[in-house]
Amino acid sequence: MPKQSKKRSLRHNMVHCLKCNKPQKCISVHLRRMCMKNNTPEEQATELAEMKDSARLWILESRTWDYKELCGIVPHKPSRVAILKAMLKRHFLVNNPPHEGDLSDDPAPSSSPAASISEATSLTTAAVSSEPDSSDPDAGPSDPTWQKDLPAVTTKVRVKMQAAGLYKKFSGDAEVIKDFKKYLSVDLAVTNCQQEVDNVARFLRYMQPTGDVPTLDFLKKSTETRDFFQDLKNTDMTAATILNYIKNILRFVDYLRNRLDLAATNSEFRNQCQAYKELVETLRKAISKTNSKHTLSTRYQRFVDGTRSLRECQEVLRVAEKEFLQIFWMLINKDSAKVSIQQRTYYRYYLEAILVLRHFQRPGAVEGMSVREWLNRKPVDNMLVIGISNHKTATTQLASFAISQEEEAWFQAYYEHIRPGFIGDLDSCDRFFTSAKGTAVSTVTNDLGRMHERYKVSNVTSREVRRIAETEVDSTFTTSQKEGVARYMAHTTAVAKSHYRMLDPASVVQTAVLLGKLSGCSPQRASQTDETSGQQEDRTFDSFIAAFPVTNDGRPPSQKQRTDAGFSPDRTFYDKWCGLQYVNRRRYLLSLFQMRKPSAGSVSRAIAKEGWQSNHPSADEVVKMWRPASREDVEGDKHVINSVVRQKWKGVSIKNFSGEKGLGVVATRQFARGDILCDYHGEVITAQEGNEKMELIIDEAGYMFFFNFREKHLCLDAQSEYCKCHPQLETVGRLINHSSKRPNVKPAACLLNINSKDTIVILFKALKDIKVDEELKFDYGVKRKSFRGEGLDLEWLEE
Ligand SMILES: C[S@@+](CC[C@H](N)C(=O)[O-])C[C@H]1O[C@@H](n2cnc3c(N)ncnc32)[C@H](O)[C@@H]1O
Repeated sequence: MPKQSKKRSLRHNMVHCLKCNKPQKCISVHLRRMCMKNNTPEEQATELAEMKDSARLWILESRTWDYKELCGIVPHKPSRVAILKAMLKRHFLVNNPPHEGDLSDDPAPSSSPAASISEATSLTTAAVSSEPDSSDPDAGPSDPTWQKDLPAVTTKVRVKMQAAGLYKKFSGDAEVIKDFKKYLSVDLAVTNCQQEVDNVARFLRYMQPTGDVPTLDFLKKSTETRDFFQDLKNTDMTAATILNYIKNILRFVDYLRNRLDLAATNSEFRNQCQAYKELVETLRKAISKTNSKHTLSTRYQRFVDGTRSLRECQEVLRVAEKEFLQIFWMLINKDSAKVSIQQRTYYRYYLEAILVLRHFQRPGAVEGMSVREWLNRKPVDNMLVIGISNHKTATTQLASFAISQEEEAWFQAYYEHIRPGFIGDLDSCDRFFTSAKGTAVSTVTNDLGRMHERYKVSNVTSREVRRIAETEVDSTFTTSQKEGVARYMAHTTAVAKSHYRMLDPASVVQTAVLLGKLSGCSPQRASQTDETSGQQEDRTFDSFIAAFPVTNDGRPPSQKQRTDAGFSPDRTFYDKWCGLQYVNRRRYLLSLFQMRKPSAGSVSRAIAKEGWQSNHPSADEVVKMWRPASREDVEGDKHVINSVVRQKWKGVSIKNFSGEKGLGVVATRQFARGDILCDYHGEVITAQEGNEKMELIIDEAGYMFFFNFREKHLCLDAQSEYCKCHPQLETVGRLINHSSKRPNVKPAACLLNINSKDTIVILFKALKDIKVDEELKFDYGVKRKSFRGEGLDLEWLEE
């Protein structure tokens, strides 16, 4: 927000007298006449300087609070809420405030691990305050007692767990749980330990159904411990999963001994831990036996039934392909409005299935794929390599895979036509796959199950297909090829770890091609229906586009060219080739207008300039398809970068409104919602430097724009009329006036690469369609009351 300097009359800098602790309008007069009347002028001057420093320091460092910090200082929620309310009443500024709903005074749990333990070991009942209400719909992530909603309970085991009360858990913010997590991640370097922490939190909750603070009384509860495992078993949980719980609980007991070092000081506690470990070990043996039997019977079943081949595992992709392709053509051929929500969802399932069944990605990797990663896909040898860093799997490896151009067109169709409708105005979701409600997909395994059910094909899990692929790889691949596969599948096993070297896109492509051959088809045409396609690889669409690369300017191969190159004279590949070119051309046209929505005329001119006569989208289609660019798109857009550098923004002009309001900015052409209009041009400095500079601004409007970017407090200094880089030019952005009630533009901080240097730029985006002559206004984010108490008479702030 730009901070404004006040009128002279308001410039009485209130300073607290540190002698009487009262605010004084004119501190020097006050000291002279009252609190320091018996002191020398020098002493008064020294004191005065200190008082002013103190006032400045208070404004700079103490008036703004972070609610998260407050949570650390006052863990007791009712007290914290009371303090927060009092602070807000006294005009403190609070960042990251809780949701409105969090301001209710319901008590929250808190305790240090040591406190809980002393309660447990001295065999007293733990302090009981009420249960953190995880069902409170208003509770939000800003509150440490807040628990994320339970994931939609979908699997039968989970439903049963919930019914048996096994799904409740202590908040991850309970000190002992937080500390256990730290122990796992820092001391033991366990990556992705959340599941383990959750299991322990659930176990503790089961053992101690009341109270907010987990105590260590469970160490004395052998019957309940047995019941816990029996109850888990009753939910039909596999023995392997129960064994996992046991492993987690044993590690928790170890943590209590190691981390808190209580065993050294308290022999009773040490004996308790030991006895408890022995109890759990006994239970483990019994359950292990069941597990071994289960494993043996599964192996026997596989032996009897015969294992499915990789190709069989991918059956659902072939069965569903026809319907999928119909949706694809509807999406890209102007019929996207006719594609129902259900079809859109099936389309997404199919893409997820491609990644799991054909590219052997774990569900967590598919769920974690972000838009940025999709946009950063790297073309290598007619394929596209995608890396996923933020995946929810237990491996620290980057997940990566290579898709064919054809697959790319399918994914792009989802990205362009389905995802925007799913996410609506929520631009906060950065995941590539989103549900119809716009939230990140977190159920890839279930989606795969639904796909199989719908097409009546027996289900295959990610684990199964990966295992089968590995078995086939083991018997047919060379050692170095196996290393490539280990990387492609982002293994965690010790064997695979020793194989990891730098993951490079070319080797990802090589492995994708090899794995494609394994399943009896090339990845470029993995859904080939011909059973003998393994031998007929040269007839695939992959080899077709290798022979006739799809370019925006090229022409599709004639029948003669096709047959000469050994392909069928029919038009199947020809049509697909044209489809790819059409999609590419439309993408290219849209990329020309990322900054602003084009008119049909400007698109027609762009098409004419390319000289395309046919197989291109109409100008109207491009206009209709246009969507406001994402932050990633904007950051890479050369038109935006050029406009920032040259400061020649079209369609905006300075207007003198005269009077107090002075100058402002108006539109001289229409803008569509999402268009980028101009930037707030100036020099980026730290917020502290900005504040210091503000102190020196007297009797003039302020043009300092304070903002946060990647957790840094910054300020865009546009105070001087002409900036250093454009000494002859009055830039427009700094002159945009304020409106909190009817803003039509919104500032957004972006990182642009200007002259090979990452530069933070504040861009103004249209919040709605803007008419010619309309004044541009944005919300300075300043209220009369909150504006250092100085804005009380600034009526325009209410606008
Ligand atoms: C960043 S400057 C905007 C350009 C300014 N109007 C000028 O002539 O240079 C902010 C100052 O503009 C004035 N201002 C901003 N929004 C206004 C509004 N809605 N009505 C009247 N004055 C406004 C205030 O004086 C404020 O301090």
